[in-house]
Amino acid sequence: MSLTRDAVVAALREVTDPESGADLISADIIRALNIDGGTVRFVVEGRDGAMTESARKAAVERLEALAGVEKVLAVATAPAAPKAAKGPPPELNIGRPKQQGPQKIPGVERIIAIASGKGGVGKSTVAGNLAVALAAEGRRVGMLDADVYGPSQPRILGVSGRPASPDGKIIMPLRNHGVTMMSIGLMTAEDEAVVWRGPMLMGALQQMMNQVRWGRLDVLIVDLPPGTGDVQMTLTQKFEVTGAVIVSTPQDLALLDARKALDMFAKMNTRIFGMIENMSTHICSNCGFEEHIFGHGGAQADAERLGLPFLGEIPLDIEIRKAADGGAPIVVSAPESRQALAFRAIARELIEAGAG
Ligand SMILES: Nc1ncnc2c1ncn2[C@@H]1O[C@H](COP(=O)(O)OP(=O)(O)OP(=O)(O)O)[C@@H](O)[C@H]1O
Repeated sequence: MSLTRDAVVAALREVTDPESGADLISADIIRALNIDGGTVRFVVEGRDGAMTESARKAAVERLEALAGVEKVLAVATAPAAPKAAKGPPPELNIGRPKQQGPQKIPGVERIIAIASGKGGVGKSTVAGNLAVALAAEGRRVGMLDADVYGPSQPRILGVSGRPASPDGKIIMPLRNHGVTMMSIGLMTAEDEAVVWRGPMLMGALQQMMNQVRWGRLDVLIVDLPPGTGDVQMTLTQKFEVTGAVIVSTPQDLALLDARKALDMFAKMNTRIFGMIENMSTHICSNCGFEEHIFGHGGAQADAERLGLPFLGEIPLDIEIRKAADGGAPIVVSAPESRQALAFRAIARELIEAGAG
């Protein structure tokens, strides 16, 4: 018999949270519960480190005894205790008591999620270009690469190296092309990646949002992993997301997936600023001829049907790929090119819509 979510939740209801005295589900401290075959992953999020750890242990013990469970991977997270340091860093909320409901990041005016229904549609490329295009419009822009399964912003924005953490808590972001950026990819060595897969990622997302010293930003762009998984949920549940932008390609399959992403944001009551069609037409690298190889206009028609703004289209163009691979998005490397102008036009639309 395969393991069900209901069975796992029922078992967790039998475990008492030492902090509140309620069961773990009623205490609402289980996050990012994921059941994959016989493997159960989750995060226990309490306030007190020791008590959260003991809740985690009890939960693991109970689940290991549950029929169908082969492996339990659980991490405990609790906010770090406030420390009498040299003076608290500005604009950070480390050590504050846990807030109910979505929180704002001090100093950050807006949080914009860039999402796609499936991988490989060019979401990260679009996000990187929009970030520098918004910076070119004079906005203070941050980029959080939360695409934990394939972080690509370090490559696209041309940053590398480990971010400094002077006190082991604050993480100093990196900066390039006018964008303050942080990527989970910069915190992990290649061979550590496996350790980060799973529920820890959700804890990691919260850490990145809260512990990175973003400074004052007009907009923090969050490059999400593809799909509608736990990172998306954590982001929208935990943080006041101003809105989302959906990137799609013209293929029907991609559009069907894009609709799933739309539905998820609608369910989370997150405003959708609109859709961008990437790889909309193909521009021949030899002659510059523009061709609609994937059937053009699907995203626009879809957006119209759903009553969503269509923010614009970006061609499939080798120069966009080369620039992104070279660490200087086309908006920076060829600012007057028509490809760059397409991104800049979308950035201006976003600003007009209150997203930038
Ligand atoms: N408009 C474009 N023209 C040419 N190449 C593009 C364009 N957009 C993206 N690409 C290329 O397509 C590949 C996938 O893009 P990208 O990594 O941005 O996708 P993604 O949707 O973020 O994928 P994933 O979420 O799976 O990482 C990259 O090699 C990128 O350079």
